[in-house]
Amino acid sequence: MSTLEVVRLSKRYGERTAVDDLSFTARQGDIIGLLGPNGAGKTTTIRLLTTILRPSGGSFAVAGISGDHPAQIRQRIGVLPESAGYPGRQTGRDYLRYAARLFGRDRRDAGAAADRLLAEVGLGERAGSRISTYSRGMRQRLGIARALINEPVVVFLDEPTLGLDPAGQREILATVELIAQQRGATVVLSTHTLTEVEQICNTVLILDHGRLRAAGSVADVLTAAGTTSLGDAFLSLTGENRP
Ligand SMILES: Nc1ncnc2c1ncn2[C@@H]1O[C@H](COP(=O)(O)OP(=O)(O)OP(=O)(O)O)[C@@H](O)[C@H]1O
Repeated sequence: MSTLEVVRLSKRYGERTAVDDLSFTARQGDIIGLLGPNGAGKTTTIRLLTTILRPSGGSFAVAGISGDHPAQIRQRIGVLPESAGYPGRQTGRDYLRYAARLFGRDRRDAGAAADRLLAEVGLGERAGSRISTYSRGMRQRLGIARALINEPVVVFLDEPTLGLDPAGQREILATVELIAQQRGATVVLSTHTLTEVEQICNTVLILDHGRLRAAGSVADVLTAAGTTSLGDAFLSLTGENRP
C-alpha cells in the first residue's frame, strides 16, 4: 500500500495558484526530493500535506487516511517546518519528553522515547544540555527527532540542511537515510541542494510555478530533460536557464 497518495492537489491564493494539479504516490522507505525554484510551491505543498492549509482542489491520503481527517493524519506524520523555533532554556531531553507527553505517553515512557530518539539523531551526549548551546545542525537534528516522536509513516522535512556547513549537512543526510531504511518511513525532503537529492533520494519531484515538471528517479528525470546532470535538468525543466 502506498504511504502517501496525492491526487490533483491544488492551492490558490486569490488569483495566484501556488500548487497546481499535483499528483504523485510514495511507498515505505522512499526518500522524495521536492525541488523547485523560489516560489515554486514546495512549502505550500508541505503545508497542504501536513494539514496546516486546506487544499483548493484535489485530495491526498496518508497510510490510506483521507486528508479530510486532519486530526488522524497528524497522528501519522512528522514535520520539520521551514523555520522551527526552539525553547533555548530547555534541554534536548526535556523538549522531546514534553513532545512525547503531548502524544499521550506516560512520564517514564516519554523519557525513554526521548533518550532513544536523541541517540538516533546523534545527540545522546548532549541530551542534558540547554538547546541554546546547540549548533544550528544540532537544532535541526533535534527537530528531526521531534518529528519522529509519534513513529510517523511519512516525515516532511522543509529545507533541513539550509545554512549548515558540509559536516552538518552530511549528518542530516545520514539521519534521513536511517529514517527511511531502518524505520521504513517515507521522507519528503524539500531542498535547493541538488547534490543532496542525487545522494539520497530515490524519487525526484521538480515543481515550477506550482506544476510538476518532472517526476521519477534521478535517471528518469535526466532522460526526460535530455541532460546528463540534475542541475542542467533542473534549469531546463524550470526555465531557469536564462542568462
Ligand atoms: N500566504 C500566502 N498568501 C499569498 N501567496 C502565497 C502565500 N504563501 C505562499 N504564496 C505564494 O505561493 C507561491 C508558492 O510559494 P511557496 O512558499 O510554496 O514556494 P517555495 O517553493 O517553498 O519557495 P522557496 O524555495 O522560496 O521557499 C509563491 O508565489 C508565493 O508567493
